[in-house]
Parts: sequence; structure tokens; C-alpha cells
Amino acid sequence: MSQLPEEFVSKYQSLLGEKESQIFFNAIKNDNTKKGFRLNSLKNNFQQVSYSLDKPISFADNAYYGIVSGRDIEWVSGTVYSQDPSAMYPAIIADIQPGERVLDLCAAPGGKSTALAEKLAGEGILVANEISSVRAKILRENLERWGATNVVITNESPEKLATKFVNYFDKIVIDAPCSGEGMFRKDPDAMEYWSQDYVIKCQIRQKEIISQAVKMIKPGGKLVYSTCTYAPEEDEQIVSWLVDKYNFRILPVKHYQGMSSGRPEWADNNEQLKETIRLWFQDGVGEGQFAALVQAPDTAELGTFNKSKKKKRKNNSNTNAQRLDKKQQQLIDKVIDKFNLPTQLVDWPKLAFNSNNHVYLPVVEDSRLQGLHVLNNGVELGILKKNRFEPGHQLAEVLGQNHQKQVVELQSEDSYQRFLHGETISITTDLIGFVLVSYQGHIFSFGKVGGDKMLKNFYPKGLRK
Ligand SMILES: C[S@@+](CC[C@H](N)C(=O)[O-])C[C@H]1O[C@@H](n2cnc3c(N)ncnc32)[C@H](O)[C@@H]1O
Repeated sequence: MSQLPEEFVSKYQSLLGEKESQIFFNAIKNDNTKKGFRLNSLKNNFQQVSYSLDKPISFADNAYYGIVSGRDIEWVSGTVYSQDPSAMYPAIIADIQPGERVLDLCAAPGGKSTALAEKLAGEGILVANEISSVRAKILRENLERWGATNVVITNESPEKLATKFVNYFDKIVIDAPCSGEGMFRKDPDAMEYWSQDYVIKCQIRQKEIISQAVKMIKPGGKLVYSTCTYAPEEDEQIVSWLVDKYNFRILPVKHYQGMSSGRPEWADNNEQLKETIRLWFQDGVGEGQFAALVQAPDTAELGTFNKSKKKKRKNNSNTNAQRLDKKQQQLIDKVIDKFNLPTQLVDWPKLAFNSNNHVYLPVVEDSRLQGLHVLNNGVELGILKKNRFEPGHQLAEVLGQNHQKQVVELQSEDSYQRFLHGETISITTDLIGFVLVSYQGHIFSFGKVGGDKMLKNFYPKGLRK
């Protein structure tokens, strides 16, 4: 195990005192990392998993202590998400209600976004944004597996996003990039690049990110700010700054067993900082975490920002996107008709657009997204090819929400592994044409059965293992 940086040790000795700091340092050194996972209630059969559900996480729905692997069918089918138990709490205090407009501003790899999308239950909008293009791709994969219908994924800077979504969101989650002290136990390498200068650099970046978020929140909207660090400069002091500079109000959040309070004395002595949450290693919940819930003031106090002028909507205002014509609808219907669609997709002929033969059901009008780097807007149904329609992978994951009949269940671990690898599988079935493919009752891909009873593989090349 790497050595704790000296400057870190003396800083926390002075903040916590001799006794408490020793408990903290010992907890970093003890390899007591606790792993957890969440089950996806959007999916059919989500509780039929091969994991033990004996150790529920007290403050989270459908969440348990335990380990999952990226090859498990539960993971591949988006039935489970592996997440540090402490990191589950920020999305919970956002208290998302179906129908809300929600922004996850620093979203990759998607731990919070998957939870937020689940709480929306198909109603409202989640914009999941990630500034790094590499990480945005992973975010997309994770959200695609999750099978939500109402997510927009963007790969943008907060500044650029703020020009398009002025006073738009009911809730914003900022799970900020930070100095990562709360990861010291799980990832000791994080100690290597720690320094007090780095803490301050992170603080400056956090303030920049929040200044943009403030433009995007509705008057009276709520913002969750979280980090996985213990540094007061990035935690309580940021919340104090938000209160002073933007007139936000700290809201109470429930402190479950094993959750400690924020420390007013490490910021400006505002007693309300006690409402914020600190999860110390020694608290025994999981890794390190800070979380706060704050509320924006009403319009007058929040200030006015230049609203982007709305252009008149013609078609979908994305110059390429067109409504489907009758023939295209028929081609799609021939494939889609066999499946049990979630409510949000039932009216697809009225809602879908065709952009360069990609057929999708947008959740945010394309005109608003123009100029942004958008990885996904709603659900991509599939691709129109010459005289046929090929359903897309995202649709398979979305259809996993419902019980389906047009399904081929793989009969062995070997067939499952070979399918994940991209092979064609010999099967026994009376079905023909496009089918959903499942293993152990979890749908995870499309396939196509030909007259020769071979199951052609439609698991995306980029995901094959
Ligand atoms: C703590 S991670 C987010 C984890 C994620 N919320 C989850 O639960 O899976 C912070 C993210 O902020 C992103 N980030 C870094 N600099 C940023 C900036 N200036 N503005 C917005 N996001 C930034 C990082 O790429 C990283 O993905």
C-alpha cells in the first residue's frame, strides 16, 4: 500500500485531532472496501438474479452489498449496476419524481445517471452529460444497457450546455471531478497525484462547473452536489460559496446509520452545513463521499440569463430529420409488431424521425440540441436499409422492460459466451425473423433466425467479448 502523503496526514491531524485522525488513517489502510450493486427496476425479471440478496443497503431501493462481474448476464442485460454503496446516496437525495427534467452534468460512467433514469420511470427527461469523449462512450454503453427511453446523452463542456438549457432543469446533479481522497482505499494510486495544490485546483474547477449549472436550473429547482473527497475546500466550502454567491438554500437530507454530518467549522460556521453528508471510511458504509442538497432561489434572486431565441419548429428542426412516410412505417412495423412495446414507444409512428435512415424517438427536440455533440436522443429504433428495417441494439435493451414472446433463450453458458463473442448459434425454435435473445431470463440482444434454424448474431461488434 502506498504511503499517505505527509501533507495529507498533517492536514487531517489538524482538522480531526489526534484520535479521530488515527481512526481515519487506519480505516484507509485496512482493506475494508465494500462493494455493492443495484438492480434495475425498469427491467422485467430484475429480481431474478444469481447474486445473494441477503445484505440490502439500508438507504437504497433494490441495492445490496456484493460483487458483480462485467461478463454476468445480469450486467450485460442491464439488470444490475456495480457501484460503491456510498456513491449511491447522491442520486437518492435528488428525490427524482417521474416527469421532471433532470441534468447529470458530470455523468460518466453512469452510476448516478442509471439511478436517476430509473426514478424517472420513463416520464420526463434525463440529460446525461460527460465532458470526456472517451468516458462519454462508456456512459452511453451503460445507459443503453439500462434500457431507459427518455435519456439524452451529450459530450459537452458545462459552458456549452448552459447556452442551450437556460433555466430548464428541475433537478441537477453535479458529481464533481475532485481530488479523490475517498478513493484512497479502493485505488491507492490516487495518493500519488494528491497535493494541497491539486485540492485547490479541483475547487476552482468545481466552482466553474457550478457557475454553469446555476444558469441551467429552474428558479426553485434543486441541485445535488457531491464529491468522493474529504477535502473541506471541495465539500463544505463549495456549498458555502454556493449559498453566498448564488443565494442557494441548504436543504435537510436524511442521515441514515453510518452517515456523518458536514462540518460547519471547516467552512464559514453556517450550522446548516450539518445537513450535508459525509461518509467516512470508518463509518462502514462504503468508500468516501460527500453529498449536499441545495435549492435555487426564485427568479428574481437567481438572475436573468440570455434565453436562446427559439426557432420555429419545422419537422424536427434538425435539417436532416424527417417524419416517416407510409412505406417506411410499414417496413418498421413488420419487425416491431411482434414485440410488446413499453408505453412510451407505442405511438412510435407519430413520434419517430428518420435522420440519415436512423429511426429514433427523440426526447428533446433536436432544435434545442443543435450545435451540441449528442450521442443519443431518446430511443433509436433501428436503421432503414434498402426495403428492410434492422432493429437497433438500444431497442433490444428497452424491450427488456417488458415480458416478450418473440424470444430465443440460450440454453447453456457455452452458447451465451459464444453469442457474446459474436458467433452464430444453432438453436431449436419455431420462431423466425428478428427475435430477442435472452439468457437466464434476461434479454440482452437482437438475433435473427433463418430457415436453417441458425441464430444470426446482432450483438454489436463494439460490445463483443
Ligand atoms: C466523479 S466523476 C463522475 C462519476 C459519475 N457521476 C458516476 O456516478 O458514475 C466526475 C466526472 O466529471 C468529469 N469532468 C472532468 N472535468 C470536468 C469539467 N470541467 N466539467 C464537467 N465535467 C468534468 C470527468 O470526466 C468525470 O467523468
